[in-house]
Amino acid sequence: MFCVKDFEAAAREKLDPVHADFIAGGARDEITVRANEEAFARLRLLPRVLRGRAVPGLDVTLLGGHARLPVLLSPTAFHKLVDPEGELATARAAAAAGAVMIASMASTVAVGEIADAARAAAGPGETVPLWFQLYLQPDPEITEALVRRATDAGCTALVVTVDSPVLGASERNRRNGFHDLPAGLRCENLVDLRDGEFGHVRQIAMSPEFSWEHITWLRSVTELPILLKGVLHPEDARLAVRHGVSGLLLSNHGGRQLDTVPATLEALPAIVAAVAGRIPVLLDGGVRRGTDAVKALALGARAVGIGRPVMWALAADGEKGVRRLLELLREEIEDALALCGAAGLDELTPDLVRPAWSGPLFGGAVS
Ligand SMILES: Cc1cc2nc3c(=O)[nH]c(=O)nc-3n(C[C@H](O)[C@H](O)[C@H](O)COP(=O)(O)O)c2cc1C
Ligand SMILES: O=C(O)C(=O)c1ccccc1
Repeated sequence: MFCVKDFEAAAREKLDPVHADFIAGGARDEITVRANEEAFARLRLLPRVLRGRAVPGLDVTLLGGHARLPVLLSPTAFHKLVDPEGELATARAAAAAGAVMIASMASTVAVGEIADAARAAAGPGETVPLWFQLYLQPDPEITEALVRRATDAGCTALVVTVDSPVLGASERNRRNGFHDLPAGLRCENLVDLRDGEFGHVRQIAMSPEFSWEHITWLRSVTELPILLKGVLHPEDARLAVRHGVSGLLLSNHGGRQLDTVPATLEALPAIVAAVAGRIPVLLDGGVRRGTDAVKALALGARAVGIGRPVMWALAADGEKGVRRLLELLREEIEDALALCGAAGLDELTPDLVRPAWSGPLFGGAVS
């Protein structure tokens, strides 16, 4: 395995095609799925030279916590679908790399067990680099019970996914008839939330009726910092700051919710401007290379998230696969930083990035 795409091919080989489609798929025509990757390809890096720089470190501060890599594992459901150890394997690999893992509310291992695995694999003295992704539930007691499970597990932040007032329509899943986890697998965080509920994915209620008041309410029931995942409009970024949100994960759900929304990279400059440094902005969607991460960081993201690559690496080679994936991304980011003449992530500035050539550079005739 020499790059992220190698894991995609290896996962395709190994997986039931229905499950491979669940991972790869997006909403409707999958225009946004493609747009995410294309947006990175359209930008060019403009490196500096002869700056006398040492090999850069990749450490980053995220919500007061420390990570050794500016790459986070975005929340993805159902890890046991692709590996028998599921989220335990992912958590061990993330902790070993010092990368933040965002456990999905729809994980197939309970968040407490994910946290134990992460703690056991983390470096000495390191806090568990684990956050919890939450879909607000219409019954506030259910939301509170989930928050309690995440808090008791030792998660250090809540990531509220706000781009899903209804579930995105994957035509691949519909054609394949994929709607449920196979027998024997459950959404373990949902088990026993109410009497007689056994961890079925359909217990997750999506609702278009949530509003900013629910964020205010959530802040009143937890001490944990709250990030919003799925903000694309700069006005919503401003509202998030006003409602005491601690960070944004700029995301279009990997093109799995509303199709034809902009690539996240395209939306980044306006969100960064709207937030004006008041809270950190993270970004996911289409990050496949170290240079992708470097471009997003140069345009103002504090870190980037990866979704599908984690599932591919886990499917390809379990914990070892995810370790290798994170190593590869570390190497590629270090390499890109050195080649840009940057001594660290904070030296990644917007002047290092420009749109691809689309006409004569200086407008005049070539002499
Ligand atoms: C298989 C799969 C499952 C996902 N499950 C969740 C989830 O449970 N909660 C959530 O907020 N986002 C979920 N996402 C979206 C990811 O968190 C992330 O936004 C997206 O995958 C990033 O794009 P990328 O796959 O191009 O890296 C999922 C994505 C995939 C591919
Ligand atoms: O597939 C997804 O993108 C997703 O967010 C999800 C959420 C809950 C259960 C399964 C998948």
